[in-house]
Amino acid sequence: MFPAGVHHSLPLYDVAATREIERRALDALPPHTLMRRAGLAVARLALAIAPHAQTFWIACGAGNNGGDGMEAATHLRAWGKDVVLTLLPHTRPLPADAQAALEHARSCGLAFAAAPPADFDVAIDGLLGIGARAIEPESALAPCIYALYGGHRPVLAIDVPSGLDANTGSCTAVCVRATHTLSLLTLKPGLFTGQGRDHAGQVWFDDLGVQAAHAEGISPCAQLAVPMPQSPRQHASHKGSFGDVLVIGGAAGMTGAAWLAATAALYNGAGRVIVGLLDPHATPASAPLPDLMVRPIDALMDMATDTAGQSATQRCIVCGCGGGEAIAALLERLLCTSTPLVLDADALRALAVSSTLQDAVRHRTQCGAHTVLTPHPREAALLLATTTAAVQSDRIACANALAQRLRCTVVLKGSGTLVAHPGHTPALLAVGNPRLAIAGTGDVLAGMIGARLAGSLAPYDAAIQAVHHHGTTADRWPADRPLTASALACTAPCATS
Ligand SMILES: NC(=O)C1=CN([C@@H]2O[C@H](COP(=O)(O)OP(=O)(O)OC[C@H]3O[C@@H](n4cnc5c(N)ncnc54)[C@H](OP(=O)(O)O)[C@@H]3O)[C@@H](O)[C@H]2O)[C@@H](O)CC1
Ligand SMILES: Nc1ncnc2c1ncn2[C@@H]1O[C@H](COP(=O)(O)OP(=O)(O)O)[C@@H](O)[C@H]1O
Ligand SMILES: [K+]
Repeated sequence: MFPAGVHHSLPLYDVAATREIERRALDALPPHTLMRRAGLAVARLALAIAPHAQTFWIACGAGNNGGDGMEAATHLRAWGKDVVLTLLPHTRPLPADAQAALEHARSCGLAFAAAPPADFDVAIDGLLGIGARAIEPESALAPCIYALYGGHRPVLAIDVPSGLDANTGSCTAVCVRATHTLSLLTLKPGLFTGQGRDHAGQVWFDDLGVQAAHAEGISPCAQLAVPMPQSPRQHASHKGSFGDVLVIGGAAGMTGAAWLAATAALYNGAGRVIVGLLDPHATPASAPLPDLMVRPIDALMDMATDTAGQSATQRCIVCGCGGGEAIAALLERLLCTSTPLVLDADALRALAVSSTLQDAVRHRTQCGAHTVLTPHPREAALLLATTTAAVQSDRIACANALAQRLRCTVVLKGSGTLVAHPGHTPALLAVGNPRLAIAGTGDVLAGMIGARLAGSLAPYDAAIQAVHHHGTTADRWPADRPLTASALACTAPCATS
């Protein structure tokens, strides 16, 4: 058992895959072994979370998730704790494993209380796991879930917080908000994206000793990703070794977006950063750093589309940050180059309304050129001709769909950012926090990706590395220091990743 998050790259399995792994393990092991292991793991974690707690309320549903809770109860009781067990009313018999757990609990002297305890130190949510259907607000489950909130006391969810969709991270209006979740057998993607991180709290994982042996041939639906370590720079290198980032954006009133992307590219290791602003009144003197080179937009476009000059130095173009409507007119030319492109913000909005530009993105890939799109959910919805709510209701599917449709790398931003790329398992990064929900942090991410592409990283790896740096920097940001996009832009990966 260990905490899952930013330190390990781990496969994420959806409910169908988990069921298959469970079926294989159940076939291979003596009856009730898995549930006994699950119960012990839950009890151990509950005790570790609150070593001095005395009263544990374990709320059990009428499925195997409740069975895990009953097995946990036997251990907590054996360790001298006061255990209050409740069982939801049910009309059908319990499944065989849960029935065996119930009989085991009774044989240990445990009985079911008619109602939740008036007070408790730790609550354990064994109401619903991967067998959950959407909870109706008037369901008999609802009062139990409200009681589980229990003020500021720890709530440990078994496998999945009840009410959270284990596949997608979306939840119904009534959903357990746990402080900790112990994911059993497999790690489920819904714990790390959409509303999952708010409802799951700190996620722990126990594979019950079976995943590696029984997951063979079963594909994960995503990978909880951590980037490969960065290799040190060669001594025998020069600024051309690390590539040029060309930033095109910054229309009138939005020049800050281009400066943020450019600054982030600079701090993230680009050899040179050259900015072309769409604001005709902006002057080179307005650059926030003397290290940034500024060119008139026409000159920069000539440079960006000059294939002859490209051979000596690797380049990347970051396009769209604060680009306004003017960016649409430039996109067609930029998409014709073989230079790696990061398209953000206004470039994505232009792409969404033009099938010609979308064809050009697909064509680039056929020619071996890299394109990375960095939509937030609203921009992804425009590109997929759907609603933001639909994107958020299944972020993995939408990131995949967009990557497939446009045949390029897609970074779907937000809580639990996804990196999708045709032919790769989508990467899910459980880093970052709501302090990033401020204007400009997306421009910073675009610059961070651009620097890595200019440094010749493959787009999938560049995106994972940049999202990881962006998110972990925010996670480590001192609580008493304001996090701003410009401060985030000025963070170097070697200091934080
Ligand atoms: N087998 C084993 O050894 C192992 C099993 N494991 C554990 O099993 C869990 C999966 O168990 P599961 O398949 O029994 O489903 P579970 O999540 O308990 O829910 C089913 C029950 O809830 C009910 N119900 C559903 N939605 C509802 C709603 N909205 N409102 C009201 N009722 C609702 C549903 O009713 P029904 O749909 O039948 O009417 C049924 O009674 C998994 O998450 C893990 O914890 C692991 O530890 C590994 C070892
Ligand atoms: N609640 C959150 N949790 C984690 N990351 C977040 C959260 N809110 C925003 N972010 C991150 O902050 C960035 C915001 O990007 P975006 O919405 O494009 O901002 P802007 O367009 O103002 O630059 C993204 O990288 C996103 O993943
Ligand atoms: K649960």
